Amino acid sequence: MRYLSTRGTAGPSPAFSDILLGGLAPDGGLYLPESYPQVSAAELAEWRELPYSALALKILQKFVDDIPACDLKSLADRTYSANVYKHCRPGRDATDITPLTTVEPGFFLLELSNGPTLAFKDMAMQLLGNLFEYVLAKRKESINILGATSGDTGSAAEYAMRGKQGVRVFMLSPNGLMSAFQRAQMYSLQDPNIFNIAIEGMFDDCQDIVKAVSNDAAFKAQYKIGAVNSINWARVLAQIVYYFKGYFAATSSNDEKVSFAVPSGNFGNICAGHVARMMGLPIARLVLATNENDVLDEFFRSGVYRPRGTADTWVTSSPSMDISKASNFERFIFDLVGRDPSVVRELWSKVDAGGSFDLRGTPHMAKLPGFGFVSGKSVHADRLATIRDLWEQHQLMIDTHTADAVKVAREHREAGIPMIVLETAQPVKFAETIQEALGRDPVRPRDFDGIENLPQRVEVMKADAQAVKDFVVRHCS
Ligand SMILES: Cc1ncc(COP(=O)(O)O)c(C=O)c1O
Ligand SMILES: N[C@@H](CCOP(=O)(O)O)C(=O)O
Repeated sequence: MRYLSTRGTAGPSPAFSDILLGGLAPDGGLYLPESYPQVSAAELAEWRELPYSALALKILQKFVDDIPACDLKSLADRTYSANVYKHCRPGRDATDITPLTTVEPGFFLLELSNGPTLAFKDMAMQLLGNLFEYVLAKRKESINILGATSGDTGSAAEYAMRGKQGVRVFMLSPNGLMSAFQRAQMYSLQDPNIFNIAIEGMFDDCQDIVKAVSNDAAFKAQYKIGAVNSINWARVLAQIVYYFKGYFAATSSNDEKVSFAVPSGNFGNICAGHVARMMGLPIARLVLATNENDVLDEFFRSGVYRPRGTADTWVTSSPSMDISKASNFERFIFDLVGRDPSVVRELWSKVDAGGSFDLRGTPHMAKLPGFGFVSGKSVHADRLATIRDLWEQHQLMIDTHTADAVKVAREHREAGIPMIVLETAQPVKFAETIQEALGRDPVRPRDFDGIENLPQRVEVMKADAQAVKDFVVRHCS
């Protein structure tokens, strides 16, 4: 498999393992496969019967050709086990890994948040932890992961990497803006290879710092800086698997189509759905749902991409989606503009300078409907109403992000096409809003009893890339 950068000037194609360790491409772009491998009808038929880990192996093998099949198999088996994804709803089968819940005929929730940190990030991050360990041991190397989180990537990465040989994690989070549970999950970790830095700013400030540090080639090489955000292709790759799994669970024949509704912020989750569709998975619509931070909804309705600054980014009750500059959107635009890196370079020269771009009236806009995206937005009142409705009508408690997707999914249902909403977190992570909606506390898995009362370890810092670099240097020496 050959890989290329969305900006087109990253040099020769690296191997998958190099992309895994390197994250962002050297030209500041994002890696994608040179072409999307296609899934044949015979493969779809065979894959329908497979358990999650075997399905993951089949999909990984289409993109990874520098790890022997037997090693990849043992990594997939170790990752996708019911012992790891054990926090499913009562009555569900944990061996499904991503159980499907029927809300009403033709309308489903795909449970992606049964892993160690109760958010969908575990689906990819547990695999990345095992892949990092495997590749680093083979190469006798180490890595310093620099990440940004709005609440869920951080804990998923830290739980996946804690105690791992040769791995340090430096995780930037927006100071005071995550839920109490999310803060406790991250900041209560005392492992010596985990470092939490709370940045005085929003998630986008954290993400900008990660990109600025990664774009300093000398620093990146000297301090072996790696990435676990969805700018790392391996994250997106691992997320493709559950689109296939969800499709098989909601249909009985490969002649059927389904739609997926995805609560979106950094465009990583739905980007995996886009790749699955490009590989030939019969997806009718990819329904993108935003919260009040509606940059992506605005693009899909108008053709204008207008990232906003910190001052114009809302702090909401679906805080993990408080994102105004979606990293993976560049991957989709690369496909939309016919994979012409010069167009991406031109568009992102505006974005990187704090501006926007407008595709109205361009030939690219005519191609947009062919990619299957539709979108919508959900605000706090919608969120509360949706959480209440699913609880009262269906006895299902859902988190605030999933509620945003349910709200928008309902606006885009089509007769005869099942709608699968990706359930991206468990309600306990956002207990304050669940209380507001339902007047009761969400169910708390036993492992998290009293987590908010544990001592916390976090360094608060200004949004300054140099200060973060200095911190990394101090803790690597
Ligand atoms: C619970 C939850 N839902 C949805 C999202 C949005 O996903 P993405 O950033 O991949 O678009 C996130 C954060 O990424 C999240 O943590
Ligand atoms: N919502 C995320 C933000 C980072 O997204 P990623 O998928 O690019 O890691 C979070 O919870 O941290």
